[in-house]
Amino acid sequence: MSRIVTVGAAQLGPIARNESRARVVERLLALMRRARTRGCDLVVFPELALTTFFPRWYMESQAEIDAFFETAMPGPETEPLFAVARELGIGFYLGYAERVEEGGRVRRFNTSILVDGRGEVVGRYRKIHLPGHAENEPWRAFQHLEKRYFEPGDLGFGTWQAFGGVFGMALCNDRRWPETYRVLALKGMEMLLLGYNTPMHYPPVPGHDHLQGFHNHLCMQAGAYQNGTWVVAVAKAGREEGCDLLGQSCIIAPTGEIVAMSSTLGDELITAECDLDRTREIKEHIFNFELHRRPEEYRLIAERRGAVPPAA
Ligand SMILES: C[C@@H](NC(N)=O)C(=O)O
Repeated sequence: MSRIVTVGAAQLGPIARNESRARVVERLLALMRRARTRGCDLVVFPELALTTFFPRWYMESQAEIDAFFETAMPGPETEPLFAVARELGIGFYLGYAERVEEGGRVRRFNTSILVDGRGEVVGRYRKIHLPGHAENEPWRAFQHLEKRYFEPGDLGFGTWQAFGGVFGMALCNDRRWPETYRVLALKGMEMLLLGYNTPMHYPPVPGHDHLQGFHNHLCMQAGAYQNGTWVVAVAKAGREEGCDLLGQSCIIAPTGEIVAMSSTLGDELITAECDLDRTREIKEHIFNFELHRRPEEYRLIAERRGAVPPAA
């Protein structure tokens, strides 16, 4: 048996701080149209795909910060994405900064949505692992203020039935955490969709800068294999406002093998025909959760925030 989903990873090159939403949406539409000509059912865009990666700047003016957020999805500038999804019968994953009024207060999240080929939002995810810091740290070459500008996601790790399979979503730093994949796999995930913005320079430990590409693939290939899932990981890449962002967007099979990878730091589409039934090669054998997991020995993972001291 085979259940093929043809997926496109639509990497973006840099987005300038003053680049209009309309211009960015034109770039996304061009990638969607190209994806359709290559037979894609679904196209995956990066994290915060409508703007520059603004957490690199410390800003005090809330109005200046809010200019990077969407208050409606679709809104006037993003509606063409939904219209083209309907026209072409192609779905998409899109990361963006979400500003909502909920429970009588304004909330801001680093969000992704999954839209089906009828232009309907079928899933929403709010980033759980927010990296970086909350205060201005002027010693850094650039800031990483996700903990200042966003709340941790409050929707949990969700999976959705779509495109003939079970899809999970995550965002950027989530990919470094094994728990992300495992919780989603326990909820039946067959393909993880993930966008990222990863600076090549890591100010707290610059000695690891040369390992960015290695760590990117290391965690995702392991996550794919250990959970028997496809992973589609898409970068915003290249030199954005003086900050170099990692490329290496990729599509990873449930065996952990990379089956497609970008080769530029610009707008680039890579595609793969992904057989969702290949997840069974792993899920029914080496990582058969029912047969082989020992959750009674894993409780510490969910119950404690820090490490415990070893027994004396
Ligand atoms: C640094 C961090 N970026 C992100 N946008 O979450 C990461 O790649 O883990």
